[in-house]
Amino acid sequence: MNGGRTGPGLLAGRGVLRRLGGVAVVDGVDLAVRPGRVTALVGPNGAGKSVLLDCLSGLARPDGGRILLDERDITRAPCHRRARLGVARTFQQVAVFPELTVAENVQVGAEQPRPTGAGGTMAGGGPPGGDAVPGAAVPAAVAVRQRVAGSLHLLGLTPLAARPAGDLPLGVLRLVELARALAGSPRVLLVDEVSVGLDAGQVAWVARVLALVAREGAGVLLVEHDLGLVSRLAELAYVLDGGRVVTAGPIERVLSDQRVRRLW
Ligand SMILES: Nc1ncnc2c1ncn2[C@@H]1O[C@H](COP(=O)(O)OP(=O)(O)OP(=O)(O)O)[C@@H](O)[C@H]1O
Repeated sequence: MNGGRTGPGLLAGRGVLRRLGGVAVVDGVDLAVRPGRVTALVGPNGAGKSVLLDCLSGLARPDGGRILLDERDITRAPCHRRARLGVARTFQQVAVFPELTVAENVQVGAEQPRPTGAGGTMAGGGPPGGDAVPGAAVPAAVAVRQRVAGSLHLLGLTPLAARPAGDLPLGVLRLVELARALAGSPRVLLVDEVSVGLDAGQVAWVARVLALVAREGAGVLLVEHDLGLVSRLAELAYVLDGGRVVTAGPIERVLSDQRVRRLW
């Protein structure tokens, strides 16, 4: 795949290099997260997937290469600026505020100023078929409340809205993180190991939500060990091993590649 091609809504890494402890843990990666699609990033433990996500989201500064969004070089843009540009992520180690309620955690994501022209499931302020107010003439506080409500609804979290996040199990916290990311109507969503700690029903729910997010125009990058979930959702995949892309392409071809099968 051509990781260097650019265009509206496209997040691309070009020759991304990240050294940790003197070792290139991400080593010259070209990758593209295309709008309206789920792209998978898979590979064995320690392959460099999370570090690459850190470089794409702005949590880490690459030691070489570039990150592009809409053909703009955002390599040096910090996390919060990328978030404002519409790049959202979830974390392998869930990162919620335990003392805040579920709704307050989601509100943190909803308060990101929304990028103009953003697509996405919650861009209209509510879930599909929900009570979104169309048009832009909605007061900011009302719009935030709508996005929080829409995002909670989408992830099935409305009944837990007032519960402190610190009281809730890991699986629910993953949903809270995802709701927070979606509340900002991201154009690009980076999802790190979302299935860990979820039961089968929650995984199916998340799969439906991610498919919807992509269908409504956002680019989704799914870092995931659950290859069942990957094959159900992703159209394209990159396989990382030792910090390098060993193969990339349409999901069926990648997952049937003998080299890939030997990695697990
Ligand atoms: N802060 C750090 N300092 C030094 N090395 C690190 C640091 N963070 C990650 N690494 C190393 O970088 C490599 C890539 O780690 P990374 O977490 O990106 O792998 P991964 O593909 O996400 O693995 P997993 O599937 O187990 O989460 C590993 O060898 C890891 O030990």
